[in-house]
Amino acid sequence: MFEKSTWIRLPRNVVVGHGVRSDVVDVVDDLHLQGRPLFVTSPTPREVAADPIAADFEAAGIDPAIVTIEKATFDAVERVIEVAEAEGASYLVGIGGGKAIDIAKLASHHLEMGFLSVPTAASHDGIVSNRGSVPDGDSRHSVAAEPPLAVVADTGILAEAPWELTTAGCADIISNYTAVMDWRLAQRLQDVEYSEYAAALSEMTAEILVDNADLIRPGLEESAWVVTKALMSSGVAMSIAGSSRPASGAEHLFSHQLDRLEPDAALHGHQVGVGSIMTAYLHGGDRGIWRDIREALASIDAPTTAAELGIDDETVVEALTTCHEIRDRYTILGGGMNERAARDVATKTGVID
Ligand SMILES: NC(=O)C1=CN([C@@H]2O[C@H](COP(=O)(O)OP(=O)(O)OC[C@H]3O[C@@H](n4cnc5c(N)ncnc54)[C@H](OP(=O)(O)O)[C@@H]3O)[C@@H](O)[C@H]2O)C=CC1
Ligand SMILES: O=C(CO)COP(=O)(O)O
Ligand SMILES: [Zn+2]
Repeated sequence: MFEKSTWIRLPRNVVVGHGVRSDVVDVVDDLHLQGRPLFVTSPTPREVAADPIAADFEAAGIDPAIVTIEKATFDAVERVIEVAEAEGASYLVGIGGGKAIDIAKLASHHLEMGFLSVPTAASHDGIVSNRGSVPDGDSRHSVAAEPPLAVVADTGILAEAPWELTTAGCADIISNYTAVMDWRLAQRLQDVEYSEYAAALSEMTAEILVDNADLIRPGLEESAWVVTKALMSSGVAMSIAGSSRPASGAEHLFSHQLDRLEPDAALHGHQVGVGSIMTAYLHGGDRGIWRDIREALASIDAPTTAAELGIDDETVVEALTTCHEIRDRYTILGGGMNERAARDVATKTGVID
C-alpha cells in the first residue's frame, strides 16, 4: 500500500513591488490577524523600514511593540520571546536582513505564533523559507521552522540597500547549481530523500538569474525585483523539499565553517558563492561548470577569491578540509579532503594564490 504523505507549508500572501512597505497593515488585515504585533528588527532596518511601518500601524489604531537585536544569537531569540510575552504580542513581524528575519522566525516557532517577513535586503534565500538559522554552539546551519504567513518585499527599499547585500543574494542563488549536484549525488550514493520538483525549481531559479545577469546593476530597482523573485523561488524549493537541500550543499558547509573560523568576515551569500566555484570543480573537474559559476559571480560584482572575501588562504584550506564534519549531509566532499587536495582545488580555481 502507498503510505507516503507530505506537508508543504508556504506563505499565503507574497507582496512584491515599489512602495509596498505601506501595505503591511493591509496584509495583516487580509490574514485576519488580531491583537498587537511585535516587530523584530535590527538597527539599520529599523530606521529604513520598521519605524515607518510602525507609524502606519499607529495610524490604523494598532500599537506595535518593537525589539531591536544586534546579533543573531540564541540570547536574542530568547529576548524576543520574553518581550513578546511581556508585551502581550499575538504575532511577530521580522523586518531586516537574514538576522532579523531568522530570529523572528525561530521566536515565532517557539511561541506558536504566526510571523510576517519584511526583508530590507535581497541578501539571502531565507526570506520565504521554512528554515531558520542562528548560531548554536558550534552549529551554524539552518533548522526546521515555519515559513512566514506573508512576505512583503518593497523593491524601493531593497534597491537602496548597499549593493553588496544584493550581490550576496545573487550568489546565494547561483550556489543552487552545486547544492543540487550534491543532492543528486547523495541520492545516488546514500539514497537520501530527494524531490525532482524542488531540485528543478532550484536549478531553474539559478538559470533565470544568470540569464538576467545584465539586468542586475546597482541602483536599478528592476535588479531588486529580479533578485527578490529568485530568492523567493529558492525559498519555496526548500519548503517543497522540507529541507535546505535544494539550496545548500558543500558550498554551504564551507561557508558555515568560515563563520566558525572567522565570524563576520564576509556575507553569507558571498562565502557560498566562492565555495560553489570550488565544489563545482570537484564535481566536474576542469571541464565542469566552475568557470561558468565564477563568471556569473564576477558579472554581478560578487567575490570570486579569498582575498575579495577578506579571508586568508590558510583559512580557506582549513575550512575545506574540516567542513564535512559539521553536519550530517553527504556531499561531494564525502569523508573529507586532505590538505593537498584542498590547496589544489582552491589554487586551480583561482580562489587562493
Ligand atoms: N533561514 C534560511 O533559510 C537562510 C538563512 N540565512 C541566514 O541569513 C543570514 C545572512 O543574512 P544577511 O542579510 O546577509 O545578514 P544580516 O541580517 O546581518 O544583514 C547584513 C547587514 O545588512 C544590513 N542591512 C540590512 N538591510 C539594510 C538596508 N536596507 N540598508 C542598509 N543596511 C542594511 C544589516 O544592518 P544591521 O547591522 O543594522 O542589522 C547588516 O549589517 C545568515 O545568518 C544566514 O545564515 C541565509 C540563507 C537562508
Ligand atoms: O543558506 C541556506 C540556503 O541558501 C540554508 O542552508 P543551511 O541549511 O545550510 O543553513
Ligand atoms: Zn544560503
